[in-house]
Amino acid sequence: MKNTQKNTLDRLIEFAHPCKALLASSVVFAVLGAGFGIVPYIAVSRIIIQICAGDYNLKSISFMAFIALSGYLLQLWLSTVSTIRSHRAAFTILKNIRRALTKKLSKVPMGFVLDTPSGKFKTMIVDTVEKLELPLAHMIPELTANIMIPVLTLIYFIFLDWRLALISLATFPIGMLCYMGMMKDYENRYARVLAAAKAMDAATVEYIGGIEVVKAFNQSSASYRKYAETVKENENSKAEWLKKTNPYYSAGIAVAPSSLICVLPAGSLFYINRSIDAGSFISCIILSLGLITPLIQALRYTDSFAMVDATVKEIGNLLDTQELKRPVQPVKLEGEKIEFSNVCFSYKDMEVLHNISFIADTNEMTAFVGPSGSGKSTVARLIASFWEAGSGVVSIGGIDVKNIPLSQIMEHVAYVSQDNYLFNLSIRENIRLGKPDAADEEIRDAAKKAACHDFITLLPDGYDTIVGGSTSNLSGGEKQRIAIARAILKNSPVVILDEATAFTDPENEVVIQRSISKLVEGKTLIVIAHRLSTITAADKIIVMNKGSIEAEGTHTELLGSCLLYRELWNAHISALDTKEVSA
Ligand SMILES: Nc1ncnc2c1ncn2[C@@H]1O[C@H](COP(=O)(O)OP(=O)(O)OP(=O)(O)O)[C@@H](O)[C@H]1O
Repeated sequence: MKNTQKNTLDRLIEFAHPCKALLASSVVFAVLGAGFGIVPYIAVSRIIIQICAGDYNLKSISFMAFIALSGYLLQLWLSTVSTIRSHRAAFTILKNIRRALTKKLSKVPMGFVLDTPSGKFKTMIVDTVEKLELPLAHMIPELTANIMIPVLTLIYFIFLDWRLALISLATFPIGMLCYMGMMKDYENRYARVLAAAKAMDAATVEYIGGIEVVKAFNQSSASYRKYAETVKENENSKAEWLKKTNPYYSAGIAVAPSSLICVLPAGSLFYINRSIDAGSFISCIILSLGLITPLIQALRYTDSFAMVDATVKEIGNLLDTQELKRPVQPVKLEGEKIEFSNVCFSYKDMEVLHNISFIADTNEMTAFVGPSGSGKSTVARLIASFWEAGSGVVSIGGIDVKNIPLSQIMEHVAYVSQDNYLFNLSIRENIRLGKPDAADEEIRDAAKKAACHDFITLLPDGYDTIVGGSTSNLSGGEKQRIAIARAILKNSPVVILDEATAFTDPENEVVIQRSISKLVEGKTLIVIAHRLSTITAADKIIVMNKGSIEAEGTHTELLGSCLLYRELWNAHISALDTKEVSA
């Protein structure tokens, strides 16, 4: 199979496209800065040579000192400008990556988003992307300076005395050998470190999310095995990486900069032989001291390169996730009839719907019942295009959903599930999400229909009460009714209620059922319910069992013809009786 994965550099260039001028200018300033960075060395060495030659002319010494100072200040200014520019470019790159990721989330199947732990996306979009900022912002100015300054120094060194210049590099090959030792299997080792840190991040987010359960069951953090294991793996991977990397690195930074060991005796010999003058010799000593250290600093970017590479690949994996391929132009639907024809569907490798065929007619209420795990919610998700059928056809209004733009499906279908998310906004704004241009009066009407107007008006800030996020003090049932109000306001021709009344108390359930029946006039309603009493009036009830359709009919028909339905109904009735007795 052809590998279409882009490499890290291509990806970065793509993200950096809007700021390429900024990046290029950062490089230019960095190069100029490095060029001026060598000036103080040359000026100081000229002063030394002059003094050693017995020339104490203060004017020329002051001039050289001025040149040295100017070179230093210019280098400082140029590298600061380069750093500012590279930071601005890095922030633009980060913004573009984050935009691309969030845009991608809206294009991949909704089921993929729902199935991925929210911690993973949060970690990716916020933390993982953020990790790129430092290396991206600092690599250009610092790496350029750390490579260019020694190279320019070496050129001047050769100009002063080529023999000592070569001798000053004697320890460099040993340093390189150490570096090669460090780099052996480096990518895999560092990938383990990054993977462990990422797993720990995701487990921490999940652990904090589940802290209620941990506390309720009096579990300490150590007993939350997954979290504890990821923390341990994080520690182990870092220790292992350090154990394998550090000896080479330490040897490298100990040996490589010790060029003076060779320069000093050789230079002394040349001086005794009178093949070098004192000034040049002293200058060579100073230059050899500053030659290798910046290169060692540059090597420190090895980790950054590996980190950037792994991070960009990880981001790339998400960006390469297969998108739902849907047309853009809206299509004309003939009514709202929903039809499944021989639909099979698998989550990864496990087939959970086997050859499902049914029709849910316009203006009708079609209910799905069946034991837990029989596939009811999966059917609802296929209608809403959260996932796509593996085989067979799902159609709305006579058109295969694969040929309907996703935005049209979203407009057409209102999906209310048991855990509807409320945003950290006022109740009014949360309901308004169903219809962004709705007037306050319409919002109140929808809330009245969903039986939440009364409790909202009792809140101190009424419709302006902020709900959602961590500040919500609403009960599960109250949140549910707000979500239903949102769907009522949306007024879509197809409404899917996936266990939508699960949290509602019996009293409110009656009210909501009444408002739902008003809402669904002239609409196609799909209801997935455990409480069978809520769907007895359905036009059609489809009984599901182990991913297949066992029977379909009205409540009365199924009571007579379907054993499974009868069992479900009896179980429901006896549960109600038990509740009444215990009440
Ligand atoms: N996202 C998923 N990934 C993998 N398997 C899944 C996923 N969602 C559901 N399943 C599996 O698919 C099967 C059908 O699940 P589904 O939620 O559709 O059943 P259900 O009848 O709605 O169950 P319940 O009444 O308990 O909500 C089950 O075996 C379930 O474990």
